[in-house]
Amino acid sequence: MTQTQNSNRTVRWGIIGAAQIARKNWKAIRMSGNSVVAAVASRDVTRAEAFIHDCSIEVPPVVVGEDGTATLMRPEALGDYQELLDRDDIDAVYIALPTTVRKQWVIAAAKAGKHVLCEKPIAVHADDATEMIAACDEAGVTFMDGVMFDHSARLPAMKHSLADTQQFGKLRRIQSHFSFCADDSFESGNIRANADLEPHGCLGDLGWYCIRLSLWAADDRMPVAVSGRSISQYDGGSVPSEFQAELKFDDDLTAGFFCSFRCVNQQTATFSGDLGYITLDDFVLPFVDAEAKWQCHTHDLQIDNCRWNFGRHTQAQSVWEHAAGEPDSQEVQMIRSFSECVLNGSPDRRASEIAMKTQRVLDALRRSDVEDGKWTSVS
Ligand SMILES: NC(=O)C1=CN([C@@H]2O[C@H](COP(=O)(O)OP(=O)(O)OC[C@H]3O[C@@H](n4cnc5c(N)ncnc54)[C@H](OP(=O)(O)O)[C@@H]3O)[C@@H](O)[C@H]2O)C=CC1
Ligand SMILES: O=C1CO[C@H](CO)[C@@H](O)[C@@H]1O
Repeated sequence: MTQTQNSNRTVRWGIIGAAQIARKNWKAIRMSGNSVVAAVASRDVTRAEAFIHDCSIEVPPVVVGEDGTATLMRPEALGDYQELLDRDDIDAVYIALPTTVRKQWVIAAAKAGKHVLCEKPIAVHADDATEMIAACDEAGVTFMDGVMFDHSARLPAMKHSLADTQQFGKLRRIQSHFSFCADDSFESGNIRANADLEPHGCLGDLGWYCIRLSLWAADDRMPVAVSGRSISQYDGGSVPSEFQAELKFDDDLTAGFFCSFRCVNQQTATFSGDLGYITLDDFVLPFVDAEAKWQCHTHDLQIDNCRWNFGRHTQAQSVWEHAAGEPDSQEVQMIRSFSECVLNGSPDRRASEIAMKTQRVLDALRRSDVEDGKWTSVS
C-alpha cells in the first residue's frame, strides 16, 4: 500500500509543532469526516502531551466507523519532528512552524512521502518555496498552504456577484485591509515580530491574505508590477508591523491593501466595478454566524437643480456556512478537501500554484520596499 492509497478512506495526520493555530486544525481534522490526528510532535514531548491533553478535553479524538460506531483514538505524543516523519502510520502532516523553520521540514516531509499542509507565508523567499514545492512534486505528494478562506463556499458565490454585468460591471479595483492591535508583550514575545522566525512580519501574517484575495478576484492572474512600503517596523527595523501595497494588473485593474499589527481587528474588502461595488467585513476569519455574508451596492446620485439626492441601494447576500468548528466551516472544508486529494491520489495543482504566486507577489513587494516603494515587476 502506498501513502496515497489508504484503504480505510481516512487520512492519518501528524501535527508538527504544538502551535496555537494547530489547536483549531485539531478540531477541523476531527470534524472533517475523512481524517484523524495520529500523532503530534513537538521539540519537547511534554508540550506535545499537553497539547493532546488540552485539545482532547474540548474535542475528543474520536474516529467514527462506517457503521457509525465511535472509537477513541488517542494520538501519540512525540518529542522529535523527524520521529513523526519516520512513522508508517502517518499519511499527511500539518506544518504550523514559524516561516524560517518550515522549509527544512516541508522538504523532509516530502522525502518521507507525507502530504504537506503548510502554514503561510510558505517561505522566506520564492526560491525556497520553489524548492519546497518541487520536493513535494517529486515525491508525488500534495502541497497546500493554510489559507482557509480558499475553501469557503462564499468565494464561488461571490464570483457570481462579481460576474454580474448588469449590477457590478467590470472589475476595476480591489481594496483590502487586515489588521489587529498587538499588545505590549507582542514585540518581545510573539514569533510574528521576530526577524529570525517571521521576517515578513505583518506582510507575511496578514498581507498574505490580502494578496491572495486580490489574486482570487483577478482569476489567479498575476499583477504586472507592484509597489510596497513598510510604514513601521519591529526588531531593529527589519520586520514590517504596518505595510501598504499597490498591485497593477494588465487590464486597468488595480488592487491595494493595508495590513497592520497596530490597528484594531479589521478584515474589510471592497471590490469596485464600473457599475456597482461589493463589500465584506470578515474576509479571513468569518464572524460567528451560520451564514457567510457580503453586500452588493449600486448607489446613485440624482441631481436636479438645488436638490442632490444620493440613493442607497444595497443588497445583502449570503451562503449558509458556519464560521468555525462545524462540518461546513472553511477550515474543516480545507482539511476535508486536502484529505480527499490524498485519498484519491490526485494532488490539487491549483493549491501549490496559487501559494507560489502569492509568495512571488510578497517577494516583489519586499523588493519594492527596499527601494522606497518603487514599481517593481513580479518575476
Ligand atoms: N492559517 C491560519 O488561519 C493561521 C496561520 N498561522 C500561521 O501559523 C504559524 C504559526 O502561528 P502560531 O500558531 O500563532 O504560532 P505559535 O508560536 O503558537 O507556534 C509555533 C510553533 O512552532 C514551533 N517552533 C519550532 N521552532 C520554533 C522556534 N525556533 N521558535 C518558536 N517556535 C518554534 C513550536 O512548536 P514546538 O515547541 O511544539 O516544537 C511552536 O509551538 C505562523 O506562521 C502563522 O502565520 C497562524 C494563525 C492562523
Ligand atoms: O493567519 C492568521 C489569521 O489571523 C490572525 C489574526 O487574526 C493572524 O495572526 C494569523 O497568523
